[in-house]
Amino acid sequence: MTSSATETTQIASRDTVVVRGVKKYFGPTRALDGASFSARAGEIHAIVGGNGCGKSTMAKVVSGVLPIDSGTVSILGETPSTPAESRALGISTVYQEVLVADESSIVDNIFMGADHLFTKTLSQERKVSRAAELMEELAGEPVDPHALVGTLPLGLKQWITIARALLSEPKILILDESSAALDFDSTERLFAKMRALRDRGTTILIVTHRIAELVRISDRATVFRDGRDVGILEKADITEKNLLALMTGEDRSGHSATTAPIPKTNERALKARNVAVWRNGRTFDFDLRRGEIVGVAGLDGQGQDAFVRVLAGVIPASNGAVQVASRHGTWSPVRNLPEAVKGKIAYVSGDRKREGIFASLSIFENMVMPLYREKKRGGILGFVDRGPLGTIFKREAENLLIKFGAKEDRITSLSGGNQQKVLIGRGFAMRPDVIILNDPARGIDVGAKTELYKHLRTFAEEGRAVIYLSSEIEEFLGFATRVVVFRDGAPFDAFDGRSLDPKRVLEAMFGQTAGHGLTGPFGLSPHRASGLMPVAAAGDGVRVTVQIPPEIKATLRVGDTLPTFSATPTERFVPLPRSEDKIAPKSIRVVEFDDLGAKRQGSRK
Ligand SMILES: Nc1ncnc2c1ncn2[C@@H]1O[C@H](COP(=O)(O)OP(=O)(O)OP(=O)(O)O)[C@@H](O)[C@H]1O
Repeated sequence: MTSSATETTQIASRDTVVVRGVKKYFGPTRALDGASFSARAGEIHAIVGGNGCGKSTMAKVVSGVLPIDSGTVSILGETPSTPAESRALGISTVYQEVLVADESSIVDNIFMGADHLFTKTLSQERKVSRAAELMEELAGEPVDPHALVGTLPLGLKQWITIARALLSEPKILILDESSAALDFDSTERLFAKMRALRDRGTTILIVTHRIAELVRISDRATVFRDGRDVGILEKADITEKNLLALMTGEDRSGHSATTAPIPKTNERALKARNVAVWRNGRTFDFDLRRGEIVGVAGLDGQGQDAFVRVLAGVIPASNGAVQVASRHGTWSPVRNLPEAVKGKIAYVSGDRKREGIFASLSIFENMVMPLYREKKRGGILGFVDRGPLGTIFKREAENLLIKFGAKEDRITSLSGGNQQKVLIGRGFAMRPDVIILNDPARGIDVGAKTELYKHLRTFAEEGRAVIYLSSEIEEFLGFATRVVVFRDGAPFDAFDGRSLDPKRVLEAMFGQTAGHGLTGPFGLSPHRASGLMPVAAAGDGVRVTVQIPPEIKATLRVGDTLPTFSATPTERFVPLPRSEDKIAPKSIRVVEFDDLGAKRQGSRK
């Protein structure tokens, strides 16, 4: 063995984090109940488990920010007991909540809290250039380091928290749900960075509910249940099936065989006419039928987020109008939230900090608050009728497997995933006709995700309708009736959910499909489309060779198999618009990727 190989083996086999029999209580809640955990230098180690099983608490114990009640903790041979001590040891943590100061600049946010390490050695000019350099590397594009953070999208804010942790190369990097606000393109860059740090000997601890991602990136995984470690999986054994079996204590697979709901009629629940979601953006029509679930996708910042907010009355459309149908078939405008609520539209946000929870209120109040007025009796001095509200609370809490102590406790005492479930419960508690969910599954565990999908499927089958935006394509499989992909502020293509190929959705997100789905029976206005999807006859199309770069292929991994891709470029038939189609012929971009993922682009008419 060469000396460098010996060195690598030595780095890789050294335990840097050793936690034994730790107990941690919050009042009567047992967050950690004799948990043990260890991680090595040069590995990416996942901490996995259901919502509220103690993952974030363990991450905080290792970070040295949370004192323990009993047990032992050794980090690089020391026991840090303050954030400053742990930073001095080389521990960096990115917490689950995106912690940034909105009123400060990017550069100030990145250097926040780390200043003492740098003030002596780094000029303001150097800080600005370091911040610009890091953000460009992480976000994949130049970002003005002087920009005010409050004006930035959630994804960029997340990068700031990650940049802050990477300022000085950490010996131990802890990422608690740090890819939750990133789309998969950004997640890829984060993974590349993690692998590079790991190969230089850093211990990386990740907490994530994105099972497909963790299967791909982790070298080892420790599974937690009810505040205790229940098993360690080595790389080869980290599969969705094994993880679920350990997490739930049962041998079951997460993907039960399911199909997307099919609307029984063409009756519409919601329609948008001539709408634009961006100022001077392209206008389009959209119809939502009763009985369907419409998936909405797109790369970060392509207008899909604005679209679902416009439909929910959260923001006004830049052009055109949205209308909701009553059960009697009359249409009313949706221009703001009160009109949306009146029209029985519920909105569930995945950005719970900004537009979700009321931190000073209880778990119960957070869930049933919109119903207070509805259930209030007796005029001005009316009291809140807690009986029916209690029943609604109990039903939603059970359906969504919400883990809590007392319902009067503040919502902030719940784990992140359980807070998110309360928001979803609030959406259902309003008994809406249309529910619009904006990346709702961020941070919720697989058990609750499965329950959520079941709940939404039943909701649609009862003749109501669902709009579901997700940053994970896998979420749409066997669930969405159709999927609309956004690019440049408008729909770019649409797909039949029953035969959904994640690869095609991904291609559309990158602008590599022809957009014919938009006018088909699973497009923007399905009831207006003529019968079946037009099938191109031989001769009226072009052959296009598409190969997806390996790292993007890998993001589409479902479970532990990759069944839909071949190693060689795949040939696909792209029908050209027929003369009777009232759309202008598009330029079809041909993209080929060589083995290294380098991209060669051409264009044909
Ligand atoms: N500050 C706190 N006050 C009261 N209870 C708390 C506090 N922090 C955590 N808990 C409780 O401790 C338990 C474990 O929480 P923790 O945040 O570690 O879970 P988690 O596994 O990270 O969950 P999630 O996947 O939802 O983020 C939960 O029951 C939670 O309600």
